[in-house]
Amino acid sequence: MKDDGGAKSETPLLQVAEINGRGRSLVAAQPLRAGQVILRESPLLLYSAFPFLTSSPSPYCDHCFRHLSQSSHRCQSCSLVSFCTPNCLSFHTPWLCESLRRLHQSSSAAFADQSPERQVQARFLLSAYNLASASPPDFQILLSLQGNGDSTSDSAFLHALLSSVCPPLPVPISPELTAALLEKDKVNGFGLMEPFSVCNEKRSLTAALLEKDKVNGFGLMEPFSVCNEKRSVRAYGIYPKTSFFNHDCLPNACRFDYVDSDSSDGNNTDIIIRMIHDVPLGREVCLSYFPVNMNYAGRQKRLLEDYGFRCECDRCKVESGWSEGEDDENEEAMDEMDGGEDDQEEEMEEEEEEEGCGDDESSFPHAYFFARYMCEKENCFGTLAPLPPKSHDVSRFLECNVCGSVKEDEVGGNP
Ligand SMILES: C[S@@+](CC[C@H](N)C(=O)[O-])C[C@H]1O[C@@H](n2cnc3c(N)ncnc32)[C@H](O)[C@@H]1O
Repeated sequence: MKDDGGAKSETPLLQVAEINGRGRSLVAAQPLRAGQVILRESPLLLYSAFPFLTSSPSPYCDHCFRHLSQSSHRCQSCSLVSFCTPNCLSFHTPWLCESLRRLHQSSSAAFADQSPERQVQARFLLSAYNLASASPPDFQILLSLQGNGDSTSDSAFLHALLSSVCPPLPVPISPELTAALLEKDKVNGFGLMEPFSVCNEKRSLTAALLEKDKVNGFGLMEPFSVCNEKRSVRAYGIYPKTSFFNHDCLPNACRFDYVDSDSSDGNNTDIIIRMIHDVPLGREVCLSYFPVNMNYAGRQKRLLEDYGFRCECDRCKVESGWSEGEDDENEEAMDEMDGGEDDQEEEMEEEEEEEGCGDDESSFPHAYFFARYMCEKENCFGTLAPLPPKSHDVSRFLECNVCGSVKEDEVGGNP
């Protein structure tokens, strides 16, 4: 894998290696430096995270996923999706348009008992089938990614629905292939987040509504399902090389995107992977598949259910020995690591000593990671990585991959 991120080196930065029990993995093909961009790539496919049976349509362009302005272009044929420019609209293929239109017409009945998530899965399948005809080589890459799910009642439902409602599929797709595609999406899809400010506004509004509901006693109908998680997603994307990164609960790299940037080159949905700290040649480079503040039980559940493996990373090895109470206490401590980090670290050490659960770093050896690389902003839970180095020196500034804030690194050096 060559450096796509602007560095001029000829030696690849990463190479694919098969690691026992982890499948394909990406390892450093040369020493990698904190802040270095090790990969930048465009998506194979992108699809909206907004269900189509909703009174509030997506406020994002259905191609580049920037926020729509007043002068957006609604598709005249299906009237279901909008685009920011005629160029973005030109990617809306007739097959996709007609499929969406028919699906929407029949969807009220068809999706009546289904969760909004099912509608989003339908959108993924439409994008994947569309890719099969629009770009067969890219469809082959999608097929080569991890994930071979058995048919389930959900995949059978979606396959039957799309086969019967959509115009003839561009390529023959079996129920088994539909199931495999859904699994590939589950283990390889990345969420492109809504701007942090939008999510925070929705969060405050939801909190206010919940408070009113508590006071006035009326039932609340799932007001903002897209934003009721800690982070909210505007679109999902599958990125071919990025799909080879395995997970670690203490990652050494993290991903950035700049969807709302002004870039006119059509690359605003690229994913960028940057090193959090230095790693030596031969070390595996891993991302965390979700915010790093999740507790041990939550992480294990998510990794088993969504990704099909038990995590045995160094952090999990330590935390598997914690009692349930300790797990929650330490999660709270991580969440609270905003402002006065040094004080909090000291407080934690004092508490640990008082509780007799460790008078050295052995009970919480990764506290350093949270103090230095977890964003301090309330409700953000993003990860910080140094800005790309401009010269030989590592940047003194760390950028959050969720809220985008930049702060000066007070600690310095490698962990
Ligand atoms: C995005 S893919 C990563 C690349 C994958 N290893 C491959 O061979 O294509 C995610 C899948 O990789 C595997 N995986 C990722 N991290 C792992 C880890 N820490 N331990 C074991 N398996 C892991 C799981 O099968 C997971 O569903």
